[in-house]
Amino acid sequence: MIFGIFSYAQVALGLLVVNIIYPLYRLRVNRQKAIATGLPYVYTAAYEWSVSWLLLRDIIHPVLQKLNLDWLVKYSGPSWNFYAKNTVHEKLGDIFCVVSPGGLSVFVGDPDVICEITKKRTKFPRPVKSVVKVMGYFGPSILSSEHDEWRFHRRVTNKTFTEPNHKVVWYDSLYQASAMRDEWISNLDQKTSTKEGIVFKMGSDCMKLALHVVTLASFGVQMPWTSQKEGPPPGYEMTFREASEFFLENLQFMAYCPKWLYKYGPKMCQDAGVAVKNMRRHMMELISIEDEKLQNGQDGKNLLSAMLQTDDPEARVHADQVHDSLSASKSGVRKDFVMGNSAIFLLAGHETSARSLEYALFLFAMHPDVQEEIFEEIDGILEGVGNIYDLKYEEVFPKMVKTSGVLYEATRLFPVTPYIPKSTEDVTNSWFIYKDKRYDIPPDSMVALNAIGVHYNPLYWPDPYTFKPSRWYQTHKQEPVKAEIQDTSRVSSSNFDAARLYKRGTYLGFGEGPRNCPGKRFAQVEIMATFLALFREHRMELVIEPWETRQEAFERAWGALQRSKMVITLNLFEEIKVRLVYRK
Ligand code: HEM
Repeated sequence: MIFGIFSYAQVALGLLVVNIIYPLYRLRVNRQKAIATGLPYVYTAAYEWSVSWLLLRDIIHPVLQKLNLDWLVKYSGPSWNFYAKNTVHEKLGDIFCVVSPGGLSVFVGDPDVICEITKKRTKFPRPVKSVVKVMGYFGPSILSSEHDEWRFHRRVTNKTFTEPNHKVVWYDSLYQASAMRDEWISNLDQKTSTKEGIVFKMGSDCMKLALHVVTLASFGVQMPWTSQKEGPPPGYEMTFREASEFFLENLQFMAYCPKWLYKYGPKMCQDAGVAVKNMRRHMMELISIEDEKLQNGQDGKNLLSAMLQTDDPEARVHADQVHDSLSASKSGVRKDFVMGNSAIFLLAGHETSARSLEYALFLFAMHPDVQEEIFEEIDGILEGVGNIYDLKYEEVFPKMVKTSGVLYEATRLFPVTPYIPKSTEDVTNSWFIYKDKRYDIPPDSMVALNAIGVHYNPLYWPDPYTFKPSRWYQTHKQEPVKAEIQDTSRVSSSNFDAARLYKRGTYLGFGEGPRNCPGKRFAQVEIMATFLALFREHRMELVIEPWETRQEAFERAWGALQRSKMVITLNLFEEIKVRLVYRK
């Protein structure tokens, strides 16, 4: 007898039921569901969205690889769909199901169905319950809501991405990128003999640049490139920078660390608790500062200030509701909503922009021929310009058509989210039409809009593995695309958009449909200004080691890019050596 209650036989039977019989039963149930859809299906042993798999897969997967058993999780291993690209659709069809004991997932690589699903927002909602819990930390927000509540958040936050705000993004990006370049160049000049002018911190510098820009544009907090060592203000344990950096760097951990561990849990959980508490307090204070400014007739031209000026009835505390300075601004706007969304801007606008910039810069460095074409545009813009801050946003940004092709192409090859998660969470009657046939997707399934699948589909993107920004700005005649062409400028949030040559649903770098990225223009402005500042007098080149040819160096860098991993967003984990050199 063990524990004095159960016999060995009973324990063994219990383990058998929990670990083998029940999962097999669930696998059978989910297989039945897949069969009922009429779509092709494959099996995998672990459910991609299960919390325990998400936490343990980086430990379990290498063990399975060693034992030659990784085929068991072929369709749910770490970053599997980024590595598979379009090959999975070539083998299994445009749309297929992945069946596991934990659930059913449907992968969609057909552009028309992708558009239909994004349009049917209420039938294929974002899986807010299971995937984006952490996004609700600071209050209700656009990212953590669905249905009518999301409509309200989207309506109000859309109005905050204004041209005056983009101007702030433009000038701060010019400033931050110039400072970053100066730091890189000083390395080049002084330490040539030892470091050969190599940019070692590309990833962390892009993160720093994006954090600084989004903090100013969202909260009105200017962060100098070289930070003075400042301590937290009285009554705080962390500065705003420290708290937000902790939050952003440990997002995945924070998503799964229960709040009750904040106080008495292990140190990392306690640190998380301190970061959340400090971040909330800093944000409340920033809201009060903007609130006060607005009372004095000043508009901070940041996203927070814009939200405090909303007259949307749902964002306001009603006359019959009791409120105080903690729950409402002086003008009566709900603070929980302002706080939730400002935190989301920080979260959604930081790593996405940083990683896209990083990939764009590495790809740029690897393609000297592309650089020549882009420099033509940049030099034309900079001709006769003495001071870079004389470059007026509204005049210059719309001219950067070719340069913007670099960002589009980088996000096609390396989209921050290789698939966009949708679901049939809490809904019934979700279906789509594919090749004139209706397919019903059962409730509580995950639906993955496979960005990487369509981005590498040669039908829509000829020669899909090649970095070719020109495909975004050349005319139809110069580069025929087999699929139907649509003018996407109509759906873009601005008049300016280089992307006029793609079929809807074949490019998902910034999402698609009503839930697409509202910060797209913000990110474009940031990255275009960064390109201007960096490449005014310099070019970026891939370091060729003495033992290798140019082609070998290229292949080494390409291999490193292709071995990126998904950790919240797509991330590069291997070093690629590049250097900034004078070109004039
Ligand atoms: C290059 C940079 C960026 C990329 C590649 C990017 C990409 C994306 C993608 C793929 C989505 C999901 C769309 C969907 O579900 O269909 C998204 C959503 C979102 N993005 Fe971005 N983003 C970028 C920058 C930004 C910035 C700078 C901000 C704000 C300052 C921002 C704010 C948001 C928000 C709030 C959402 C959620 C929209 C909703 O749920 O309605 N993004 N972004």
